Amino acid sequence: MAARSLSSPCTTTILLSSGRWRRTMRAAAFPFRVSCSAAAARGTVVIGLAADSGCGKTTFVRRLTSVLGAGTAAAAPPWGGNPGSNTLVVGDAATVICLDDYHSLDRAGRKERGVTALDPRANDFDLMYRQLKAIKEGRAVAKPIYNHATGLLDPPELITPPKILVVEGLHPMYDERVRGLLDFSIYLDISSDIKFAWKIQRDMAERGHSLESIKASIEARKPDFDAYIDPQKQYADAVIEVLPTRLIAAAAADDDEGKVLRVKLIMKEGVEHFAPAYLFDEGSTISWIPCGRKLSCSYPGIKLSYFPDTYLGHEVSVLEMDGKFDKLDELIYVESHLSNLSTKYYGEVTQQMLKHADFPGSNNGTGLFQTIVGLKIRDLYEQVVAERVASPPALAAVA
Ligand SMILES: Nc1ncnc2c1ncn2[C@@H]1O[C@H](COP(=O)(O)OP(=O)(O)OP(=O)(O)O)[C@@H](O)[C@H]1O
Ligand SMILES: O=C(CO)[C@H](O)[C@H](O)COP(=O)(O)O
Repeated sequence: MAARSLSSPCTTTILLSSGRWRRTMRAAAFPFRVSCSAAAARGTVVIGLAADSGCGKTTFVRRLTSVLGAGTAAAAPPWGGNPGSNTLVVGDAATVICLDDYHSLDRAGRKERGVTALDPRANDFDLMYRQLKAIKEGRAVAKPIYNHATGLLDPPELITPPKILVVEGLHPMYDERVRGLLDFSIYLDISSDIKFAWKIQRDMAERGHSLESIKASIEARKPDFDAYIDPQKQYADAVIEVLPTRLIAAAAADDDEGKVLRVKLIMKEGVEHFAPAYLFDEGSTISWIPCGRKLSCSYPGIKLSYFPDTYLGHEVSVLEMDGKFDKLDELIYVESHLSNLSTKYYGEVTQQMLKHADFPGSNNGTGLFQTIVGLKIRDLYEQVVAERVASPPALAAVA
C-alpha cells in the first residue's frame, strides 16, 4: 500500500505498546508517513473526562467535539483503523481516546481473575502514562485497542498528537502521573437512580439486555465504582452532578423515572485558564425562576441557582438548573443572564444546543452545562496556545 501523508503534527518516533521506541513504522502496520508541524511544537493540550459506564461520556464528547471541531472534519475513527477502534479524530483539532484501550486484561482474563474493568489491576497505568506523556510532548504512539465487540485486545492503532487530546473513560484521574498530564479535568457524577434509569433505557432498548442482568451488572460493579471511580471527582476541575428534581415531590418524581433533573455545574476556583461561568453577579448567591413572559415553562417549571460553596475541600462556584426547557430557542433568555461563558458571539450556547437538540439532555441542565464546559475547554486551549506562542517551551528531545 502506498505511503500516505497525514497533516496531523507528529514526529517519526513512535512509542509502541510494548514500551519500546521505534523510529520508523512498518508500512504494513501503519501505511502512512507522518509529518511534523508547528502544532506539535506547541504541544498537545490534554483534557480528562471521567465517569462510570453509561453516564453520558459519549454524549458529552459529541457536544465537545462539535464546539472544538467547528469548521473542520466531522469526528471519525483514525485513518485506516481497526473497525473495533474506540478513537475519534476531529480533523486536526482534537482526538478523543477511550481509556478502555488500556485494559491489561481482556474480558476472559478479567473473568478468570474475578476482577472488574474498574479494578486498577485490570488496567495498564504505566503504559497509559508513557503514551499520554509522549503525545503531549508531540510524539505519535501505537496505542492498543480494547475491542468491545469481541472483548479482546486488538493490534494497536497510530495516534498522532492533535491540538487537543481528550482522554475519556473510567480512570483518567486515578493515577497520579496521568493526572499530572491533564490540563483540565471533568467528572460526570450521575446519582445512582438516574444512572440506573439511563442504563436500563440504553441497555434494554439498544443492546437487548434483560432488566435482571442490568441490575446484576450495576450491583457487581458498585464496590469497585465506590473504591476507584467515584473518588476521582475530588481532582476534577469541573463536576457535572445529576440529581433528582426538587421541583416535584419525591414520590411523583420517582414515577417519572428521572425525566426532570436537577443538574449542578461545580467549578473549581483558582484553576489556571478557567474562569467559572456565573449568573447575574459574580461571587453572589442567586436563585432565579426565569419562567414568565420570555421563557415558557410547563409543570414543574425551571429554577436556576448560583452560589459559592466548598466541594471535597475545594472552593467552588456552582451553577444549578432544576427543570426542563419547553422551547429550546428561548434558552437565549437564560444565556443572556449568564456571564464568563467563553462564547465567541452572542447566543453561541443556544445555537450549540439547538444544533444538537436531538442529543440526550438537550432540554435540561446536562446539555446546557456540557455545552458551557465545551466552550470553556476551547477557551482554555486558546489561552494555552497564546501563551506558548508568546514564550515557546523548549522542544522535548526526540529519541
Ligand atoms: N443527559 C442525558 N439525559 C438523558 N439521558 C442521557 C443523558 N446522557 C446520556 N443519557 C443516556 O445514557 C445512555 C448512556 O450515555 P452515553 O453513551 O453517552 O454514556 P457513556 O458514559 O459513553 O457510556 P459507555 O461508557 O457505556 O459507552 C445513553 O444511551 C442515553 O440514553
Ligand atoms: O466499564 C466499561 C467501560 O466502558 C466496560 O464495561 C469495560 O471497558 C469492559 O468492556 P466490556 O463490558 O465490553 O467487556
